[in-house]
Amino acid sequence: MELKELIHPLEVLEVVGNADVEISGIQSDSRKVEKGFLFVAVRGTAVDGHAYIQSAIEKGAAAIVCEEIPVLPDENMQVSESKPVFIRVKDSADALGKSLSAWYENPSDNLILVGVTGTNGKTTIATLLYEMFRKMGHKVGLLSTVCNYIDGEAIPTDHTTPDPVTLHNLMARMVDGGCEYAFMEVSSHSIDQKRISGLSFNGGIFTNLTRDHLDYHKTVENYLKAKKKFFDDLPASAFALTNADDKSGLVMLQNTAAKKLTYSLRTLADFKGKILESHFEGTEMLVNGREVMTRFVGRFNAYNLLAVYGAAVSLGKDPEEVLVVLSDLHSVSGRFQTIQSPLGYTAIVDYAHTPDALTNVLSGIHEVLDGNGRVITVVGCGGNRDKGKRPIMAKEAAKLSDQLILTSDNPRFEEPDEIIKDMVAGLNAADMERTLCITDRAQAIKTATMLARKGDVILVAGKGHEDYQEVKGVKHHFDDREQLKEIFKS
Ligand SMILES: CC(=O)N[C@H]1[C@@H](OP(=O)(O)OP(=O)(O)OC[C@H]2O[C@@H](n3ccc(=O)[nH]c3=O)[C@H](O)[C@@H]2O)O[C@H](CO)[C@@H](O)[C@@H]1O[C@H](C)C(=O)N[C@@H](C)C(=O)N[C@H](CCC(=O)O)C(=O)O
Ligand SMILES: Nc1ncnc2c1ncn2[C@@H]1O[C@H](COP(=O)(O)OP(=O)(O)OP(=O)(O)O)[C@@H](O)[C@H]1O
Ligand SMILES: N[C@H](CCC[C@H](N)C(=O)O)C(=O)O
Ligand SMILES: [Mg+2]
Repeated sequence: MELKELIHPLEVLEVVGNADVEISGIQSDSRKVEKGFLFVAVRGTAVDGHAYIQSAIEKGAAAIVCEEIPVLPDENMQVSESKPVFIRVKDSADALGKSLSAWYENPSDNLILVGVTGTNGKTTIATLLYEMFRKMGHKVGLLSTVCNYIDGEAIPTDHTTPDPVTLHNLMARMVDGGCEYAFMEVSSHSIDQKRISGLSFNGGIFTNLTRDHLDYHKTVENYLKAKKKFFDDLPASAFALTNADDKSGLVMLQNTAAKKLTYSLRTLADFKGKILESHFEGTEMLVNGREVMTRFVGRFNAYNLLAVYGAAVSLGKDPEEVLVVLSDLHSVSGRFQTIQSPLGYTAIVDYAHTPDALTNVLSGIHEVLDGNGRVITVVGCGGNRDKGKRPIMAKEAAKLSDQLILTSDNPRFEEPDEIIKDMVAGLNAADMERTLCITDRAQAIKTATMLARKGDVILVAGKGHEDYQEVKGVKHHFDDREQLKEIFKS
C-alpha cells in the first residue's frame, strides 16, 4: 500500500524525505520489522520506541512515524538501500492504530463494534453479547481475556485488549470471516496506551469502578480518567451505556457526544431491573417491567444482564426477543460456574483473584443462602504477582466464609508455602480457628467436599477458566471444575 494512504488519517506535522513509497507492512516493534515496513516509534512504559529507529532502519524500514526525528549519522542512514522517509506526528501511539486501520481498509467501519470497560464484568458482558448475537443468527467476533473468537473459531490470547498490530489484524479477519458484530473488552491499560485508536465504536458499556491496577495508574483518579476517555472519544452516532448505581457511572457520560443511556437496579433508568428471586440455578428478575428467568446468580450478574439487555436493545434488537435469548444464556467459563453435588450442596468455580471480586462473589453466595447453609472457601494467590493483595484476599475470604482453606494458585517461581504464609498474615487468631492451609490444590478441594453438608456452598476461587497449574515455568493440567466433577462422580 502507498505510504500516503497510510498517513492520510494522521495529523502530520512534518515530512522529511520522499513520501512516495510503497509500504509492505506496519510494526511498532523493531524486532519484527521487515524490508519495506513502516515503523512507528511509540514511547512505552519500559522503553522509548524512538531508541529503536536505527535498528528498524537496519532491518529495512522504508518509513518511520515518530514524535521526534532523530539525528542519525549519515552512514547509518545508508544501511538501507534508500533513505527512509520520516513522518513527524504529535502522538505516535495514536498514529499507530490509525495507520493500521488504514492498512486493513478500516475493518471496524464494516463491523458493529461495542466495547466494554470497567473493573469487573467485562469478560462476562462481552461474552454474553457474543453468544446472544450468535444465537440470533449473526456472525460475531469477540475479544476477551479468556479467548478471542471469530464466529466460533478460537484464537488464544494473553491480553484483555490485544496490542494494536494484533487488534487490527483480528478486526480484519472478522470482516473477512463475514462477521457483522464484534464485542470487545476495553482494558484501562489499552485506553491509556491508545491500543484502541483507529477503531470506530458503535457503542460503549461501563460496568463499575473499584480500586485496581494502581501499580500502573498510580491513583484512582488516573484510573477513572483512563476509563472516561473511552466515552469522551465515542462519536455522536454511538451509544454510551452506563451503570447508574456505580458512583463513577454518570461521571463516564459527562463529556461524551454519544447517546447517553443508563441501567440500574436502584433508580430510574433506561434499562431498569429488579431481582425477584435468587437461587443457585438462577435469578428471576424484572427487566423494564418484563419478567425473565436467567441462569445467572448474584446481584453483580443482574447488573451484567441489564448491560447485555440494554446494549442489545440499543443495537435495535426487539426487547422480547432479547429476553427470550437472555433466559437461554449460560454462565461464562469459570465465572460463577455452579456444579451441584449429589449430596445436596453446591460448588462454585469463579475467577475472583482480587479482594474486590472475592467479596462480590461471596456476597452473591450469601444473598442466595440468606442465612441457610455454610460457606466453605478454597482460595490461593498467584506467584510472581502483586504480593500486597495476598493478606487482603485471605481477610476478605475469612470475613465471608465459615471455613477457609488456603491453597496454591499458579505458584510460578515462588514457593507455594511462602505465598500461603503471606496470605495467613492477614488473618487474626479467630480467623485462624476456621482456616486450614493445604498446599496441594486437589487435596484442598477434596477436603472442602468432605466438610460440606447438604445446603452448604463451596467456593473454589482464583482460577476460573484456567485449566492448568503453573509451577516453575511448566503448566500442568489442572481444572477446578474437573476436580469437583470427579469427586462428585465417585
Ligand atoms: C505495562 C503494559 O501494559 N505494557 C504493554 C505495552 O508495552 P510497553 O509500553 O511496556 O512497551 P515497551 O517495552 O516500553 O516498548 C515501547 C515500544 O518500543 C518497542 N520496542 C521495544 C524493544 C525493542 O527492541 N524494539 C522496539 O521497537 C516496543 O514494541 C514498543 O512499541 O504495550 C505492549 C503492546 O501493546 C503490551 O503488550 C504491553 O503489555 C504487557 C506485556 C502487559 O503485561 N500488560 C498488562 C499489564 C495489560 O495490558 N493488562 C491489561 C488488563 C488486564 C486485565 O485486568 O484484564 C490488558 O489489556 O491485558
Ligand atoms: N458486574 C460485576 N460487578 C462486580 N463483580 C463482578 C461483576 N461481574 C463479574 N464479577 C466478578 O469479577 C470477576 C471477574 O469477572 P469478569 O471476568 O467478567 O470481569 P473482567 O472485567 O473481565 O475482569 P478482568 O479484568 O480480570 O479480565 C469474577 O470473579 C466475577 O465473579
Ligand atoms: N491472568 C491474571 C490473573 C490470574 C489469576 C490467578 N489464577 C493467578 O495466577 O494469579 C494474571 O496472570 O495475573
Ligand atoms: Mg476480562
